[in-house]
Amino acid sequence: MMDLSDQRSTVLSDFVVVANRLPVDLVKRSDGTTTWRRSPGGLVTALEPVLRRRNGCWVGWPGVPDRDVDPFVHDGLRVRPVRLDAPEVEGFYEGFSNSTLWPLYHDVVVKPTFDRRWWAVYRDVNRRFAHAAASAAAPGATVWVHDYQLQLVPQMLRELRPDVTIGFFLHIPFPPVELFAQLPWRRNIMEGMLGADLVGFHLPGGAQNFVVLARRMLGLETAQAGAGRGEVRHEGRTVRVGAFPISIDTADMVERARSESVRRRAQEIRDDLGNPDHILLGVDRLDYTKGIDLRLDAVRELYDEGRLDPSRTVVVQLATPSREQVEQYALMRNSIETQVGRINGDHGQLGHPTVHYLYQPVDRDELIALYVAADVMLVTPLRDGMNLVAKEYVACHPAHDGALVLSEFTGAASELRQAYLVNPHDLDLVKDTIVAALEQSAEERRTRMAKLHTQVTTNDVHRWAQTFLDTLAATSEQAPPRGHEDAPPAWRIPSTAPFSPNESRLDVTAAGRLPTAPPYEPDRAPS
Ligand SMILES: O=P(O)(O)OC[C@H]1O[C@H](O[C@H]2O[C@H](CO)[C@@H](O)[C@H](O)[C@H]2O)[C@H](O)[C@@H](O)[C@@H]1O
Ligand SMILES: Nc1ccn([C@@H]2O[C@H](COP(=O)(O)OP(=O)(O)O)[C@@H](O)[C@H]2O)c(=O)n1
Repeated sequence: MMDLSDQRSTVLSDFVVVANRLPVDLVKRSDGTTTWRRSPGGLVTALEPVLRRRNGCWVGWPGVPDRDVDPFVHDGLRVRPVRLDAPEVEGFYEGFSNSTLWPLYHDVVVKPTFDRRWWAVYRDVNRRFAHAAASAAAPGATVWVHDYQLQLVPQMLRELRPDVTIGFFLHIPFPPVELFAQLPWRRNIMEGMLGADLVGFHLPGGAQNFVVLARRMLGLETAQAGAGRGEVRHEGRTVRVGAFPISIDTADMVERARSESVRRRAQEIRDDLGNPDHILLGVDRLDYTKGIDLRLDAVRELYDEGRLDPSRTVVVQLATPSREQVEQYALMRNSIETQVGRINGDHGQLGHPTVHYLYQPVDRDELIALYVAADVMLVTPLRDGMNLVAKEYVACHPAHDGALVLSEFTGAASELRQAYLVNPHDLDLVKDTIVAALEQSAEERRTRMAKLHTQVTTNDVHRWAQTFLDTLAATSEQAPPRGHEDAPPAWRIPSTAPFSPNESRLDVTAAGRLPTAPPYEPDRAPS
C-alpha cells in the first residue's frame, strides 16, 4: 500500500484517467521549438470530452521519448505526463503493444511477434503507469485505466492503492480463446485485468471471451448473465464484466457540422475537387487493420470496368501517420501509395487526380467539412474495436443525406445496422455495395441515415461514460463487507474441464444453455 503523505504537495484527483496516450502529443516545430498537438486516434476523441465534464486528471505518455514533463493544465484539462525512454518506446509501445498485442487481438491480420525482452519492458512500463496513477488519485478515488497497452495496471494499482475503485476498458477487440491462448504471458495479462472492479469491452463478444478465459484458463468461478454481462470471482473479490459500446460527442459534432464556416468550407472542397457528382471519402490512421488497401482495390476495379466515371466520381483518402517505426506500418504505407499512384496513373488527368490522398494529420474542422462534403463514406476495416469515424460521418449528416459503407468487422456495425454493411474480404460485394450506395434513391438515403442518426444521437460518448461509471460505482457499493470476501456467490459456475484452447467457441456458452442462432454478425457473442 502506498503512503500518500509524500504526495501532499501535488493536487490529488477524485477521478483519474490512465491511458498510454495523453490528449496531446509533444511535437517539434521546424524551428526546433516544441508545441502540443491533438494526439491521433479514437481513444483521445472519446475521452477528452468525458474528462472535460468530470474535472479529473489524465495520466499518460506525451508521445515522444526521453522527455520529463511536469504536470500541467492543457486547455482546461489536468495532465500528468509519464516519461518513456527510447528503448521503452521500442519495447513497450512499438514492440509488445503494437507488434504483439495489436495484431493478436485483431484476428492476427499480421503475425504477432512474441519477444521476451518486450514483455519485460511492458511489465516495467505498466508498473510506472500504476505508480503515476497511484500518486495522482485522492483517497477513495475512481481510477479508469484504458486499453491494451496497460493491461497490467489494474492489478499493480490495486496492490499500491487498495482504497481506490478501478475500472478497466479495452478499446480494441478481445480475441477468442484460441487466439488469446497463443500469448506466452496470457495468465499475467488476465490477472492484470482482473485487478479491476469492472472490466469493460465494446461488444458482448469480447466480454464473453474474457469470462470464458477466466473460467477455462484460470479455473475461476464465473457467471454470465447474457448481453455480454458476467462476473468473475478472483482473490476473494467479484470482478464485473460488461459490454459498453463507445461513441462520440454527437451534439458537438452536429453543431460544428451545421456551422456556417464548416458548410462554406465543405462547398469550397467540392469546388476544389472540380465539382464532381460524387465524393467517396476514407478517413483512417494508416493501419493494416483499416482495409484502406481493400477499398482502393475496389474503386480501382470500378474505374477499370467503367462502372465509375473518374471524371465524375473522386476519392479522398486521409491517412493519419501512425506507428511509423513498426515495419508492417511502413510496408502498408508503401503499398497504399503504390495503389494510389496506379489509379491516378491510369485514370487521372493533369490537375485532376482521381484519388486525392493526404498522409498527414488534418485540422478537426477541416475533417468535419470533409465529412459534410462526402457523398459516401468508406469504412472497410478487417477488424476494428469500434471505429468512431463511422459515427462521426453519421453525426455530420443531420439532414440525413449521404451514405455509409461499413465493414461488418467493426464494432460500429453492431449498432449502425442501417449502414451498407459489407464483408471487406469479398471484393465483388464491396464494389457492388459502393455502387448501390451511390445509386440509392433519395428516399432510401433519408430513411437509412435518419435511423443511423438517431442511433448516434441517443448513444453518445457521455452516455457511454455515465453507464460505465455508474456500473463501476454500483460494483464497489456491492462489494461484500471486509472479512466476508470469500462467501460463496449464488451464481457460482465452477470450472470443470482443464484448459484447452482448441475447444469450440460456441461450447463456451454452455452454462446449462445451448447457443441459439441469431442473425449473422461477426462480432456478436453467441448467446
Ligand atoms: O495511440 P496510437 O498508437 O497512435 O493509436 C491510436 C489509438 O488507436 C486505437 O484506437 C481504438 O480506440 C477507438 C475508441 O475506442 C476505437 O474506436 C478503435 O476501434 C480502436 O482502434 C487504440 O486502441 C488506442 O489506444 C490508440 O490511442
Ligand atoms: N486526419 C484525421 C483522421 C482521423 N481523426 C480522428 O481519429 C479518430 C479515429 O478513431 P477511430 O475510432 O475511427 O479509429 P482509431 O484510429 O482509434 O483506431 C476519429 O475520432 C477521427 O476523427 C482525426 O482527428 N484527424
